[in-house]
Amino acid sequence: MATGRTHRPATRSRGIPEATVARLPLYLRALTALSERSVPTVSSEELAAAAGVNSAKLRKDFSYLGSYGTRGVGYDVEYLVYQISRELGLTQDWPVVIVGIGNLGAALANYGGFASRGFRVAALIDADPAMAGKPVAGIPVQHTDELEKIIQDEGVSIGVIATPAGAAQQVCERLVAAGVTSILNFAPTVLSVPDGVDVRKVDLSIELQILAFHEQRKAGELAAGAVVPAAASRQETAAARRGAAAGREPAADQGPDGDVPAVMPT
Ligand SMILES: NC(=O)c1ccc[n+]([C@@H]2O[C@H](COP(=O)([O-])OP(=O)(O)OC[C@H]3O[C@@H](n4cnc5c(N)ncnc54)[C@H](O)[C@@H]3O)[C@@H](O)[C@H]2O)c1
Repeated sequence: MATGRTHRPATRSRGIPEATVARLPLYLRALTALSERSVPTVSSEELAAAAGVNSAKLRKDFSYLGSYGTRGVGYDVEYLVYQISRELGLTQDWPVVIVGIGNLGAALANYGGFASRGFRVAALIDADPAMAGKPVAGIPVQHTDELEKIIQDEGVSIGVIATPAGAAQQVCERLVAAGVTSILNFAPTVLSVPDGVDVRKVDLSIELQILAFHEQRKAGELAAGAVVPAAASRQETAAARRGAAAGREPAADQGPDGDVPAVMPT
């Protein structure tokens, strides 16, 4: 869902490729679901299917974490949750600010899944003076005049932009100047940032356009009377389409800007 634009090499200094990093949240989401069902161990095939990736790629990814599983038993679910959380930096609290508290910003502020994953909404910021002081999700909205002070006081390094597109670059520059080094951008515009600042972009309309493309192709196949022979082939084709639409299974050589799903909780 997100296209990341990171100003970092394709392989991190610790030797974990960015494409692997981008898949870790998928594994974590699948593992968390297993953990909630008190499943103690999982095979690479089961976990790969649950995460929507190829099992050989999963094993390679986990080898970067130093996790190889036990033959005939699989991977220890709880330990893997811990390992991946630690690798992603989720064992610490990350204060986040959301800028632009309209329909989307308010919905994000109300989403409980951030806090449960270690992302604390430290402040809600909006340019509309009429919104200042009004509580959204129990947090009073603060005016953009306070932006720099909030970032510094709260030690915020992650900013979420949910303003109209025309305001996003200016908001981005203020966030970065104040010390923010990671931005999740929902505004439909490309942000330009200095080296060392990571930007992830979420655009649901792009996802819908990809689905529309596949719908159109399916309709074309039906109209042409195309027949997919075996049930297995049909499933593979459907899975491949879903994977492509979700941006899964990036090529092995895919870099940090790989077409991977957003690191967004669901
Ligand atoms: N990425 C996605 O999938 C997705 C989905 C929906 C909306 N959007 C985008 O998210 C953005 C917000 O959408 P919305 O429906 O919530 O809009 P909205 O008009 O309801 O809210 C925008 C808010 O931003 C505030 N704002 C404007 N300029 C600002 C500035 N300089 N600094 C701080 N706040 C400012 C406004 O006062 C308003 O409260 C839009 O850019 C929209 O296109 C993206």
